[in-house]
Amino acid sequence: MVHNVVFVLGPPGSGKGTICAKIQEDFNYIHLSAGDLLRAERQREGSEFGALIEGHITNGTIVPVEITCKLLENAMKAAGDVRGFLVDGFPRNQNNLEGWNAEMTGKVDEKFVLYLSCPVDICISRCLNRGQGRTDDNEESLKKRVVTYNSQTFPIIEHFEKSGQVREVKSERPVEEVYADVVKLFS
Ligand SMILES: Nc1ncnc2c1ncn2[C@@H]1O[C@H](COP(=O)(O)OP(=O)(O)OP(=O)(O)O)[C@@H](O)[C@H]1O
Ligand SMILES: Nc1ccn([C@@H]2O[C@H](COP(=O)(O)O)[C@@H](O)[C@H]2O)c(=O)n1
Ligand SMILES: [Mg+2]
Repeated sequence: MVHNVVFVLGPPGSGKGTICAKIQEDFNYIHLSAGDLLRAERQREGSEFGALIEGHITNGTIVPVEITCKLLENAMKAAGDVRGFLVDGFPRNQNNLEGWNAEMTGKVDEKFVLYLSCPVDICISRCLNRGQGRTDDNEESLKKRVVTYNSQTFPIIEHFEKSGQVREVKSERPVEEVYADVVKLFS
């Protein structure tokens, strides 16, 4: 089975998880947040990667793709027959992209990249007010996450832009306005 995939990228706090939850509800796409999968693996009893994942999350750096891609592929296999997958927060750097291409080519049909663009100061404020008890929603981690986004993730968006695969939606607006534009991409 070839899985339809939409990558969802944007700076921390740009609204990837929020928008993906709404798409999942309305369009039978399954939301797979790479960050959520890693946080679950971090907590999993007997995981050999817990400490490694925690270190990367605290430092806002990127976990080796072998771990993240396996978590994503397992989640896709477990989902069964659905319209497709929203792969949220992935690929986040060149290692992610290369590892994904090596493992998933032939198994997925990449439809497009949804890029939620948002000024960093708004993103940081949103994360600091998120109230989900995340270990990386603090000034120090956020500074590092923004450095990682600018230096490693934005180049991945530019890579996809070269082949016309990016659909940018400005996400500093209210959720309803952002989502009204996103809906057009899935209808
Ligand atoms: N358009 C919006 N306007 C105002 N607040 C928003 C908007 N979109 C999301 N938020 C809020 O901002 C916070 C971050 O949103 P969300 O978790 O979806 O971002 P994210 O891109 O998944 O972040 P991360 O990459 O850190 O997981 C949440 O508290 C969410 O409710
Ligand atoms: N492809 C990825 C995605 C995430 N991470 C790590 O998880 C942290 C949180 O991600 P969110 O999307 O939930 O903000 C992120 O800062 C990374 O440390 C990763 O390593 N690889
Ligand atoms: Mg998120």
